[in-house]
Parts: sequence; structure tokens; C-alpha cells
Amino acid sequence: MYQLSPSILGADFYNLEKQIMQVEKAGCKWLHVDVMDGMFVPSISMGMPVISSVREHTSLFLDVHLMIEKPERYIKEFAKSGADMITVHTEACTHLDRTLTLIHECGAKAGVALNPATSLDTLEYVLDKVDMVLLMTVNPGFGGQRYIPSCTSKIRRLREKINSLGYQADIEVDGGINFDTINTVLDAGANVIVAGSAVFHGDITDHIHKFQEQFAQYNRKAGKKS
Ligand SMILES: O=C(CO)[C@@H](O)[C@H](O)COP(=O)(O)O
Ligand SMILES: [Fe+2]
Repeated sequence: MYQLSPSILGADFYNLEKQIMQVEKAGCKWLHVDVMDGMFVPSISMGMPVISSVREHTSLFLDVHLMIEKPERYIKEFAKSGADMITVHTEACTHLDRTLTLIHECGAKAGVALNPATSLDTLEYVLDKVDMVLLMTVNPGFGGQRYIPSCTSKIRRLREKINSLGYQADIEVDGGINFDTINTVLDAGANVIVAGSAVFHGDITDHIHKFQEQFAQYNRKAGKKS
């Protein structure tokens, strides 16, 4: 099942309400929220207050990407604020297994994110307990960067691994996904697509519909109904 997860980091924060409503109306089910602490990544973005405000007004699945050091300190608060999926970076967690368990205990789905230079081997002992793996396809910290081509083989290898083990984990890709790179990541096996600039810069509805058309094509190819 393909999902588009529009990243509000690319949105116009002055018009956030209007833009989230457009995302919902265009048929999206997910919304990606980038949390940055100025330590794990150079930039600072948003946190719990934004998530709770958005939660009050939307039923979109809130896909929260924590780019923060020692995320275990804040899991309960993010779950309480309304996150549906909480994704932590393996590079930021000393006790990754414990953090994933904590996310599940808080009632959220658990994701693990990997920077472009981080090996898939770091997933070896947690893959059975993650709902999603987020493969960064740019170095995290900013929207509007270019897709790093070496990530394509990484997506493919992860898809093969998940399939061969019979796991159900989603593969989300994040960074530089637009209409030039979407086919590459879908071909490689990603099924959750984050897009910030490619959704929010320009005509939001039109951009979302274009992504959905791509998903429909891939569903047709796979002989499934979109
Ligand atoms: O996590 C991040 C950046 O660190 C992303 O979610 C960006 O928000 C994606 O933006 P685009 O590359 O699609 O503009
Ligand atoms: Fe993100």
C-alpha cells in the first residue's frame, strides 16, 4: 500500500491550517512532521505544541520524524501530543531496542530512521519490531535538498531483506523526492513517500494528485487495485 506523507517542513507556517486542509481534501492519509533539535541536526524546527494543535483538527495519520538526540526523553510527550508513528534515528539512540519498546508501550507505531551513510546492518536485531524503516535520501536537517543516488541500492537491499524475512515493515524514503526521483524510489521498493517542497511549493492539490497517479500506476503494474 503506497502512502504519500507530505512534510509540513515545506509548508507556509502562516497558512498551515489551510495547507493541511488542502492535503486532507486531496486524499492524503498521512502527514509528516519533522522535529529538529539543533543538536542531532543543525536546524531547529517544531515540537509537541504544533503536533497537539494539528491533532485537534485533523484525523490524518501523524508521522513524526524525530531528528533529536536521546529521543527516549520525549517519547511519552510526543505520543501524548497525538503522534501516530514515532520514528527515531538509530544514530541518536544508545538503547534502540528499549526506545522502540517504549514507543509501542505508549500506543504509537515505531519507526527507525537511518542517515544515508548508516549501514542497514544496524537494523539487524530490531527489524522484527519496527513498523517502518525511514531511509533518509538526503542528510537530515533541511528541506529542499537533492536526492543522493547511492540511496537507491540501499532501498532495494532493504526491500529484499524485509520480503525475504516475511516482515510487514513499511519503507519510507525522505529527502529530495519529487517528480524526477519518485519512479526511482518506487522501483527500488519504497512504499511511503515523504515530500516537502514537491508538495507544498506551488499547487498543493495538483502535486498530490500527480503523486497519487504514480502510485496508481505502480498498483496497476503489481496487479492490485489502487
Ligand atoms: O526530514 C527531512 C529533512 O531532514 C524531510 O522530511 C524534509 O522535510 C523533506 O523535504 P524535501 O526534501 O521533500 O523538500
Ligand atoms: Fe523527515
